[in-house]
Amino acid sequence: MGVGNRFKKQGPPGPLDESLVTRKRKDAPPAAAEPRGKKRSRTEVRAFKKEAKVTAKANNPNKIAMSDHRAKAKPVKKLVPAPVSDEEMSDADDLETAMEGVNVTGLDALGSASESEDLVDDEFPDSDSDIVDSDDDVRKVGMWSDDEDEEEVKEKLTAANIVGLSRKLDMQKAIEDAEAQAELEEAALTTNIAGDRPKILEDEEDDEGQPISKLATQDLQLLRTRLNDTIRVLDDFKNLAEEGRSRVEYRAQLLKDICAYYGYSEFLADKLLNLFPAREAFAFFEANETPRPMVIRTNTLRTHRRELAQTLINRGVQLEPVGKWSKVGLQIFESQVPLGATPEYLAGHYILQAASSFLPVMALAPQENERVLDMAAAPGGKTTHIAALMKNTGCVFANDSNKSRAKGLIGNIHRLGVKNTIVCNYSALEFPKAVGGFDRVLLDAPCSGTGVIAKDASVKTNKTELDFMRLPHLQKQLILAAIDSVDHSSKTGGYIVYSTCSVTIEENEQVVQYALNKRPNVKLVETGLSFGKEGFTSIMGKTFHPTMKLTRRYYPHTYNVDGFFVAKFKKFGLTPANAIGANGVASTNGKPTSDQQTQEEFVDKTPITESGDEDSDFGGWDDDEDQVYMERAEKAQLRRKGKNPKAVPSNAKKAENVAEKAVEKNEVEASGGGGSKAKEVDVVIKNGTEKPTGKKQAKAIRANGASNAKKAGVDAQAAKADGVSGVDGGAELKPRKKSGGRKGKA
Ligand SMILES: C[S@@+](CC[C@H](N)C(=O)[O-])C[C@H]1O[C@@H](n2cnc3c(N)ncnc32)[C@H](O)[C@@H]1O
Repeated sequence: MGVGNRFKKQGPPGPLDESLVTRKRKDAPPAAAEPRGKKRSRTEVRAFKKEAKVTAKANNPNKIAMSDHRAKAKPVKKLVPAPVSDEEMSDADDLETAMEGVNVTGLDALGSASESEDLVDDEFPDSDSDIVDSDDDVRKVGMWSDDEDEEEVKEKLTAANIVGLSRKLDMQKAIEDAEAQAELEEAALTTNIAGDRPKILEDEEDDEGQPISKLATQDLQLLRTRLNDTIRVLDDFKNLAEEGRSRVEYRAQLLKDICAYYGYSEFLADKLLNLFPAREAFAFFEANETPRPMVIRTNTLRTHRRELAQTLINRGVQLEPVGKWSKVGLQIFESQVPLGATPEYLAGHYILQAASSFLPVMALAPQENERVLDMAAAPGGKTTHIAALMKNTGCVFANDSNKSRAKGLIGNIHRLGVKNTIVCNYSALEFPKAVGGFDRVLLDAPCSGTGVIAKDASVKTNKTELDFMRLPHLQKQLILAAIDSVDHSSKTGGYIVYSTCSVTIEENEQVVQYALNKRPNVKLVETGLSFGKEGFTSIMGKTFHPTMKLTRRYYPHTYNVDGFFVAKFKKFGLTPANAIGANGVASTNGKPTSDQQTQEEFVDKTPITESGDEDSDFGGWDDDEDQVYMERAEKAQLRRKGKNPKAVPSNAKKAENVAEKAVEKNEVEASGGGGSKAKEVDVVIKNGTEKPTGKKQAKAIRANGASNAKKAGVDAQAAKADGVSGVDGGAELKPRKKSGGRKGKA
């Protein structure tokens, strides 16, 4: 285990410098006699660190001088912590001390999510090398901002941050050295005890044939030693296994010891152990004992990353860019202030967000002016990221079925200055019945959370077999709903991203495979993410579509991020008529699926009750009241533009006119009429002297799927209903009653 995860970079690990590793081991003094228990007391840890630091200084006296030198010089080069590798696992214990100053409050600490990736002036130097990155401006002016030279004070503060970072890095190095030494001791201990073929398995059995363990499970140090030995044996079974013993026996012992040492239920430990070779599984379990680094995402709707970084440094926060892969993330090393309560936090300049939560949104890659659905959005980390990437243009529907979480979502949307988002409170299974035809859909699905055990250790014991049946079932239904909500003919999109913060096969590859089986109109595509392990194409006797390797898996032990899964689909056609709907209802006998209804005739059939939500905390809808507000806002807007509101028809009126025209157009098209007829109808309606008959309108809308009415932003059902009733000249066409924000383009 190790301290350093908070200080290690998140993202792809750098190449392993073998020479360093070798030197570490060679230079290390001989094994000390002190036994290595799982936990050290805080005082011990501090003393240990202090000692390590002194040793580091003694070994390399130039180091501190170098830091001071860097502090004085203009910070062109960036200091880089050692890249994380599979071997460099760390101890949670020491972290407590390291992060004592960091205080987090605030809503978004709960959840995951985002920036404008293309802000050139937001660049930081390459975090993976000493060379500043390719941005020319950055190379010329240094790390932070163009006006550094003029601002003495700022420069000093920046330098102060560098000194802080430098100190941290020196300490990290010293601690890593000390850890390497401890590992060596442990290895020596193991070898001394066990000899070449370690004695691991018990010979005595109980009445049921189970081996009787002589090792008390409370003896953590011996347990750990046995874990190490078992892994060594499984790595080199031929040479290290006891005679007559099978791999299965060693694997069973490993499982038992993992449960005892880390406190997992046997059911979950087994499931997770199956994902990796034994040594990697050990690294995974170990990484779950250590918190991931604290990360904030710059809200590019309000600020730029370097400005934010400078301001926070001025407040005594030690930070650096999260990695080259993100232009908006800042990794926090230490803070003198509570990061969930700074003026910048309250003003929405950033959101506390796990680094891996950036990934699904980066894969979604929403474009400006699109219509995007975030199906399970609360508390809104990813929604607000989406909105920032879209620069507050277009429209985001942020939905969550949990009302109280949806309130948190609204809070974050307001704080971060998001203005293009409509919050909904449906079960996502209601989509696309509620709203459809999106350019992109994100389904950040509810999951078991096996990727975030470091954050929530209760997952170790509270997940049962039933959870791994229920959750995948829901996820499978949701993914069908997500696919059916996308407009395959979108000019800019047609994409669906599915993500979970879980690492199990049931919640990831199996769900994706299910979607591929049920929806032949989608295919997997590249996520566009620069790192991540490939999804499994076969594991534990299960095989998946070869394109499953386009999906991406993230683990705490490989990238120092929360465990995550990301898959990206492209929808290229309509859902077949005989496909099973998202709600599991078969639509055989030729009836159109909900997807086809969405594409061809946008009709909301969701029953909307009169009572219920109106009085709830969440809000509810009051159309009459909304109408008053909308008209008032329209008038104010016109006045601001210097127009007389009375002289200009209101939007509602305009919408009616557009609806009329859409109806007329349908009519003309349906009857095969030419332009002259269109003109005629136009004139008639303008004059209001002739009423288009209800029958005609109904026929026209049916023939054309009301698509024109939909494009005009008018509720097609209203148009249809009013058309059928033959209302005068379409002038009575109204936005559908009680539709609220539920349907149609916003
Ligand atoms: C992983 S969290 C989403 C985190 C969010 N995307 C973010 O980045 O902040 C999953 C969410 O799904 C919601 N949820 C669960 N079942 C749902 C359903 N049937 N429809 C919509 N949302 C659902 C939960 O309330 C929870 O907020």
